Amino acid sequence: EEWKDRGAAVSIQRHVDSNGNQTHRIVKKGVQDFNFGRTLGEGSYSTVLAATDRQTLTEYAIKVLDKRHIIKEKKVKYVNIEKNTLNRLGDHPGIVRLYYTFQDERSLYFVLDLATGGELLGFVKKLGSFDEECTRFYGAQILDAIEYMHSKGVIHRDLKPENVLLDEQMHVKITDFGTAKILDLPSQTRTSNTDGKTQLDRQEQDFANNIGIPDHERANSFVGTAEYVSPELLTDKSACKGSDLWAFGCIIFQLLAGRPPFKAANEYQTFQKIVNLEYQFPPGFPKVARDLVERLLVLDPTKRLTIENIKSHPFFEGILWGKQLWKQKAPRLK
Ligand SMILES: Nc1ncnc2c1ncn2[C@@H]1O[C@H](COP(=O)(O)OP(=O)(O)OP(=O)(O)O)[C@@H](O)[C@H]1O
Ligand SMILES: O=C(O)C[C@H](Cc1nc2cc(Cl)cc(Cl)c2[nH]1)c1ccc(Cl)cc1
Repeated sequence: EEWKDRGAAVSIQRHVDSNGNQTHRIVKKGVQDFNFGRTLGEGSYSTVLAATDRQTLTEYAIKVLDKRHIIKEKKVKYVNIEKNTLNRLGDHPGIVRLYYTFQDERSLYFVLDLATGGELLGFVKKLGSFDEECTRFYGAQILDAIEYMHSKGVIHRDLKPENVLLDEQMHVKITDFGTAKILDLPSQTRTSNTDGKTQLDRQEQDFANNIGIPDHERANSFVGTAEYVSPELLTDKSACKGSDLWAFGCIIFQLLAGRPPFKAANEYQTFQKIVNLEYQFPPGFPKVARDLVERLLVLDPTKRLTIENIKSHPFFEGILWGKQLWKQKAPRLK
């Protein structure tokens, strides 16, 4: 019988010896415990492989990062943010779960939920756009996962259809928390920009000092993916929970329109459209959904709908929030 302490790669095995004495063995999971299978995908600093636990035959996705590459690219901080964030978000059906981490001399390993359905983006591209029923279902699952993240003091900061994976049942699994922000105190609502340093940033600073991430790298220089970046991140360089809801508005628009609201020839022009709120709904965009998007794509983050407002918006009429949302069958994507 295994008792797994999530996050650490430790499992404790109860053992009864020949004299009937009960003992416990501490077993550290490692590469040897898995049969590695096909490559699921590649990131800039990572390879994700399907793998099977040799004892339990459970299937996982294992994200393998090359240590030297991470250090050379100065991504150590992001890897540790991803680990800490995933450990904090251990228990929600809409978030990729982290079971173990371990390392060997060459690599770091994240043992994650296997999302066999691939990325939501793939389906939007294949179908062109989603109908209202599918947009409502996937929008509701994404929102439910955002609500959970925010309740744990985590801002994702890079929500986009590429980071919304789908599992066997075609249910949502949000991933990619390397650029997330953990709000260190319940009171903190926004990330600090470069001058103010919050306590957590000091922790990050200490960590960075210990392993020598240079100053310029350390500042809150992170900006998400151009099309989904919130105006507040562009103007006063600080993100808040509302930044995730801005991205959510962009995703709802994109599922129904087949394209993101702010898209230009290059990043700079995209940023200009965002801060000037320059976007148009295509003809035929459903009226109720339009009302929702217009109340999310608001420049002032404090004027955006809150999660509660969104859940009771007419667009989500009929959605059963909470556990029920994750038990029901996903509508067929057509
Ligand atoms: N848990 C998972 N289950 C199935 N596929 C996954 C899982 N996690 C990641 N992938 C796939 O593996 C690929 C690499 O993902 P990874 O998160 O390592 O890098 P990335 O974030 O996509 O790229 P980058 O690091 O450049 O942002 C992606 O295409 C993703 O769809
Ligand atoms: O064991 C832990 O809990 C913490 C370590 C911390 C850690 N050790 C590292 C070594 C290197 Cl070379 C690079 C990074 Cl990003 C490193 N991060 C760790 C191990 C594995 C993974 Cl996937 C993440 C962090």
